[in-house]
Amino acid sequence: MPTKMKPPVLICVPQYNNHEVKNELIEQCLSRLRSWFQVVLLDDIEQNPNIKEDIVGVVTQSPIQPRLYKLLTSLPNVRVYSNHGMGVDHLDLKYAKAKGIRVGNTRNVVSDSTADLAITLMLVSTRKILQGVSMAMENEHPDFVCPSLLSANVKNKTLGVVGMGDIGFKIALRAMAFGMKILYHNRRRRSNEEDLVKATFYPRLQDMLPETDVLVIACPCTEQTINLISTEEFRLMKKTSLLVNIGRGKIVDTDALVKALQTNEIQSAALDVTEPEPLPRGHPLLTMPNVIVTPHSGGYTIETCLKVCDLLIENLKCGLEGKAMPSEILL
Ligand SMILES: O=C(O)C(=O)CO
Repeated sequence: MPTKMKPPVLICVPQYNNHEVKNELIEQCLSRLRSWFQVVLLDDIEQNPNIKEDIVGVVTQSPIQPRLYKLLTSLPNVRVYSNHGMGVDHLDLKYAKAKGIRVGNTRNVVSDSTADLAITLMLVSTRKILQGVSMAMENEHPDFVCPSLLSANVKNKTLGVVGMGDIGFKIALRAMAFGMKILYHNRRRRSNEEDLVKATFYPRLQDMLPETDVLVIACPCTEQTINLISTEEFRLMKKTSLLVNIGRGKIVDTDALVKALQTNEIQSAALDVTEPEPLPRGHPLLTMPNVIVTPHSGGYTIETCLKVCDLLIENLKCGLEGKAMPSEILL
């Protein structure tokens, strides 16, 4: 009996296509994908452009380089986008809807590692860990009260969470263990989560900002949240406050952030996501001692990557078979 052809799926995830950085984990994910699909890499398309006609599914990831946008719209028979990650703001959802393309994401499986990173960024920034590492590497041992290393406790400080979804909630849970007071702003009240972390709900973001020591951005990037944090919001924040962004770069107005840091409107920033992403060399945010930038690595743990891989495969399989996808974005 002839074996059934596996559906051709394009992998639009940069590290799966970069032969220099291939490692065991990527090989493992590719091998899981190959059990179900004919895996098409970007090189395969370059060598055989006709293959575009056959592709029925695409694995995507944020951010998408502009040249790949063009490629996505040149695949006439795609039926499913299966996103590696939770946020889908990098996809043209209007285009997908118009073309009847179903979209899946890996909802909730990235939450723990992303929440861990948010807390790490908060602690590394507040405890001036990078400055301490530089000193230790230079064999310098500071006096007990070395001003450049003197930092602050997070205990009894106030965390303001913007976006009480799964990631925001998991950040709040962790912060509660550090003895922080939790405030949150969300489109709608989340009473269950609120009770579990003893959080106070602020229907108006502007009312929460003056009360907050560490502001964490954990909401999705939508038309409503682009530049949610801009000049006016920085003006309302405490001068001693820290901004942590693990959501999306576009939620924070980059120019306003640079200005707020330069004029001491806020004290520091710790960013896993930026706009643009990556930041160009020499960008002010990369040169300030009170700013930490990581390369959008919230989901980059071995456990999370494997879970993401399994869920995106399930999304693809179900989507292509016309079944309910385990994590579908309703367009
Ligand atoms: O899952 C996502 O969308 C992320 O950006 C994780 O950092």
